[in-house]
Amino acid sequence: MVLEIRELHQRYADLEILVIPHFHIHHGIYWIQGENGAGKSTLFRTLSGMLPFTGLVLIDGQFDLKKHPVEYRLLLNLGEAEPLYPSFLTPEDLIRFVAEAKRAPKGQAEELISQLGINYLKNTFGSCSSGMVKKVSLAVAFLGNPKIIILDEPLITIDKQAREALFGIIRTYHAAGVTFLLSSHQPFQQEGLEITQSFALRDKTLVPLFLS
Ligand SMILES: Nc1ncnc2c1ncn2[C@@H]1O[C@H](COP(=O)(O)OP(=O)(O)OP(=O)(O)O)[C@@H](O)[C@H]1O
Repeated sequence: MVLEIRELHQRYADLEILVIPHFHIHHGIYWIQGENGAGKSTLFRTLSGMLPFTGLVLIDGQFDLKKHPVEYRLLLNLGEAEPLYPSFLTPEDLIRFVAEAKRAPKGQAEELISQLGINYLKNTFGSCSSGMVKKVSLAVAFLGNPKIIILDEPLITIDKQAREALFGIIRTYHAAGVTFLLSSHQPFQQEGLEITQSFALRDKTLVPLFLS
């Protein structure tokens, strides 16, 4: 099992958002659908180690988010739906910083920059278009040697060319052993990406979704 969740409970003060008794996935590309406010971002942030939670989250049956915080975070990357970066920072600064933190192999960042068509590396985020900010956030989500990459609404604001480049990168990384959790309002099949299994985040939990 690439990812296993047991007895996960997540809440903001008195508001309970997630109750996931058991969930596991093997290597694949998964699509997670959820209505606005269902808790997708909360789930993804929890799995990325950005929010405290009760329960167990395990990668490869051995890397426990709570017991192996560093190893776990090197194995799981998150691309947020609406990334926000300090306006004085440049894409170059961010990519260099994340590449170092994620121990990215030499040349990986440059390849992603070229594939996704990221220009204006030295302009500050304050002067970047929203599509460019999104492309940079997608590039950094691939850095390092993750086993799992979560992309929350990866298609927001990017054009057709970038979307096709992104799908190509997803296919390549998947073939090399990476598992993807993707969310979008549209099923990815309709966007042209082969999906292993779909889930809905409904009533605070993940349920298999059977698309007609
Ligand atoms: N920091 C927070 N403090 C309190 N409540 C929060 C916080 N973040 C999110 N929530 C609430 O938790 C619930 C789930 O929010 P979340 O952002 O995870 O949903 P989502 O499925 O990603 O929604 P969307 O598709 O609209 O982005 C919502 O009711 C939201 O108002």
